[in-house]
Amino acid sequence: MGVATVTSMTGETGTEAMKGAGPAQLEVRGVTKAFPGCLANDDISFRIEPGEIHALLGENGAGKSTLVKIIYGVLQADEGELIWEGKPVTIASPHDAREMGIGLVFQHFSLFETMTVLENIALAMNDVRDMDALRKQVLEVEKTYGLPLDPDRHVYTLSVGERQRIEIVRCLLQNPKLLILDEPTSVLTPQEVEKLFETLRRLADEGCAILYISHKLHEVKALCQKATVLRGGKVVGGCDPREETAKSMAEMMIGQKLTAPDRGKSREFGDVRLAVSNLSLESDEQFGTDLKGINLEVRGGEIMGVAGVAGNGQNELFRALAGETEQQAAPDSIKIDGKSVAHFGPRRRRRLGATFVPEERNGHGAVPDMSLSENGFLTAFRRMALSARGLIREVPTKSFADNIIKTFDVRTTGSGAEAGSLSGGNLQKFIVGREILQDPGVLVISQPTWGVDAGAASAIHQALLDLAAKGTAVLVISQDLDEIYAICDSVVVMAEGKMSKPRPMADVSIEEIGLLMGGLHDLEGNATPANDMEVEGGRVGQA
Ligand SMILES: Nc1ncnc2c1ncn2[C@@H]1O[C@H](COP(=O)(O)OP(=O)(O)OP(=O)(O)O)[C@@H](O)[C@H]1O
Repeated sequence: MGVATVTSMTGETGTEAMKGAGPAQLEVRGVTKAFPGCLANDDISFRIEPGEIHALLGENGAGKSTLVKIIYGVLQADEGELIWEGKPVTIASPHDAREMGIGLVFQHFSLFETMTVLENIALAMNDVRDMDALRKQVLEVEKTYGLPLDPDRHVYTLSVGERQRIEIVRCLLQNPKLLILDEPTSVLTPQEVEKLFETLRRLADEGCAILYISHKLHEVKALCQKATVLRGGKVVGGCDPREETAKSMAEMMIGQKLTAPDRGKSREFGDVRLAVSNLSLESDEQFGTDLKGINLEVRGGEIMGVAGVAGNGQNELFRALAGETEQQAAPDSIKIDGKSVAHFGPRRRRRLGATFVPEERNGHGAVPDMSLSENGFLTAFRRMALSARGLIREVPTKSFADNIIKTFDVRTTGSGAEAGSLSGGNLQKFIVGREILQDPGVLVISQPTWGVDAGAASAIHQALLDLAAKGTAVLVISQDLDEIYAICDSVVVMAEGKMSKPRPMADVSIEEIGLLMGGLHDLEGNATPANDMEVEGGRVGQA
């Protein structure tokens, strides 16, 4: 079983037509990998031809990362083999993988902020002896692929898109024959995504095979010529994404029909539940972004999106709202249900009915080596009455975790499983569920569906819409514009620590938001609270 089939190859380019003539660039044959209590890869077989852009699709926990780790030499398969250019190979380490010509662009970059671009590239290469020669090579690659990057700039001065470029240039310097990208666009503006795709298409035209992992299916459709779909560790099929829709691919992944989130009828908005006025705050981080005069108001029943490229003050805003900053905000700059909370820590804000989902799930959102029950207890013990006389009430704590697992379809062996053993998307579902099920009056949520598959994303979106329908004020900080369009009533954009005026979703185009994200518009004069938006009679019409 298991070899992906291509449903059609109509519209092939000359280069594509040549593919398949010789041996595959990489053939994965019968790869199997078990973890305790879980078969992460189950007899996986597929092939990637030279010059082919091949998507690896699958719901959370389907086994994509495990397979990539095997191909990149981080893990060894229990069974099966890897055939490289027609010959069986053992890839014992990432060093081996790079030597063979396999490049991997990580989802989260591991760069040293205080070092220059060139120094970071040198550190990540297998063998660098001559920095001048490396500089020449870097400039050459940049020129050839249209990836402008100053080798002498310090990393902390660069945008996230530029940081990703460093990773890509580093891979290209090694003349990869197979380039693997894991969720590469989650931190990019729409314009940067287009630029990245141009580079990838060009690489593919030159014969480089590309394995592309993403939950953003319309991007897969725009970029990839072939896809292999995993479910429960097995290959369940394949397709030509150009001939599919995002919805049909999502349904192939989850094995059932996908329903779009139901936004309901136009909702009445209630009183302002979260108010931020003229919030200016220095960042706690050395290379962070200071907040400059932020104003926003979110009313009961309203979902407001905060768009922006990562690193423009969103983390600082989240921490300020959650009460986690070292610096204290000015009195009255943050109010929850009319009560000034700027001097409150997280616990007192939670007591007022606010809950928070941070973007970083490991360490911040959850403690990896604690069980799901314990992780549930951490933020919910007061609101869900999970402790008594200073002790954990075991039964309600377990049943709260079980309820999250059931309601949010968290794939795990049970509430006793360590948070760190869950796939990224499943842990995300657990953390989001934990905060939503506490029935908050105000929810501030950062990147709600980061790394989450289409089925789970749609469930999380529906849960946020349902929560708002019950009167909760929801602030969604997200780099995913599709997400903001899918669920938000209004949007603000952050760039360089400032915030644009709130706009009703129906009035703003994706291009405008993209430009605001790039800081291209004048963002001065943000003094208009959300209530001054052009809404009729206190309602925002649904898109
Ligand atoms: N080190 C580990 N120990 C135990 N189980 C693991 C480990 N790594 C992965 N798993 C399990 O293997 C399965 C596949 O996980 P993997 O991370 O490969 O999925 P994925 O398709 O990349 O998911 P996502 O899209 O959520 O990142 C999951 O059930 C996960 O819980």
